[in-house]
Amino acid sequence: MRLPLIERYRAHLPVSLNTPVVSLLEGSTPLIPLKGPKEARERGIRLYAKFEGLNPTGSFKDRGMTLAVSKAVEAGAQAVACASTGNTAASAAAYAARAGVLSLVILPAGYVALGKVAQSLVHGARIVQVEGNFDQALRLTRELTERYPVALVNSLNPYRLEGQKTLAFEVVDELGEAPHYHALPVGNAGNITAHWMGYKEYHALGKAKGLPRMLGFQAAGAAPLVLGRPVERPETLATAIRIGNPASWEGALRAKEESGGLIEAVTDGEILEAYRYLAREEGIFCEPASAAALAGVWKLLREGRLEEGSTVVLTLTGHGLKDPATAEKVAELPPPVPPDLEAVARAAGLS
Ligand SMILES: Cc1ncc(COP(=O)(O)O)c(/C=C/C(=O)C(=O)O)c1O
Repeated sequence: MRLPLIERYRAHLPVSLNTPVVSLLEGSTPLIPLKGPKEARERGIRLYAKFEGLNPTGSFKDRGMTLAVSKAVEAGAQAVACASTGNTAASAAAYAARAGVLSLVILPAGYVALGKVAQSLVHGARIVQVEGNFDQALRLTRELTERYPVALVNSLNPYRLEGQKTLAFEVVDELGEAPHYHALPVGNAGNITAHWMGYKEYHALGKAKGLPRMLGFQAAGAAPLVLGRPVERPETLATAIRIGNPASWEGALRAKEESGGLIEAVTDGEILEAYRYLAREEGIFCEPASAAALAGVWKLLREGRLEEGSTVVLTLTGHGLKDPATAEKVAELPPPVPPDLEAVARAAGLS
């Protein structure tokens, strides 16, 4: 029987019997073995996709939000707030609705994918679109929650990372050990910080013999952690990671250095190639930011930088339906044909 994430990993989370469990039965997402590109198969490298698009609101954010909203309700909050490139907002709106509290989402105007805005709207969030980018929206939200009685549920809220670390627990529980590498996209850098927290905790408890090398990937036009300085005007079609000044900068660097991993950049073209491969060859529809994980691993494979026979887990962070507009960048809808068999068979390439 499917458990709420907090119940599945209660022993490892900062909750007590007084903590209400606000849940949509998040977590326990599938770890899908991939056929993998030929560069992996040729070297016996096994790839797995941890598909976080199958969480209740379609992204990994639900792992952190179930805990952050449960703890906010425990503390008596009547409202939660976040700045977001879309998925945090969608998740906050859903969990706030579940808990019966108000959600306030601050979005960078014009840069949030359609599917995510739809979620915030339909869950009844109070939406403020600011004329600026995510980083400005986050600064304003932090000021707002310092001045008004509203709980901040961005990944600056430690409960978010505590919830998100459970992904690492699930991978070890399922594989029976930690993978050699764990790849994921990096925007505000909460997720790579949380993944590493989870692996270290499980390792310290003796539940995992080894530790993975963390492989973080940023979009080339939004790669502050690669450049070593904030990016004033981040640009990428992967709008979820269009972030110029990550709030968890130190956490990301710690994960990279302590694990002996890396944080590198991939181009929008490489992201689209991986996005299209996952949908067409593996049957997995993830959003563009998620595909950055495979784009990065593919680059390392082509450069021969991953060890032969190793196991690589990729976190595919969000479902492709979040960003239907990008699907049109890799395929277009053919024009309609007359309603007769000849025309249909011709259009279908059967005659
Ligand atoms: C699909 C998807 N993939 C990767 C990331 C990057 O994770 P972090 O490096 O922990 O930020 C996000 C982040 C989204 C937001 O930050 C937000 O929703 O405000 C995402 O939605």
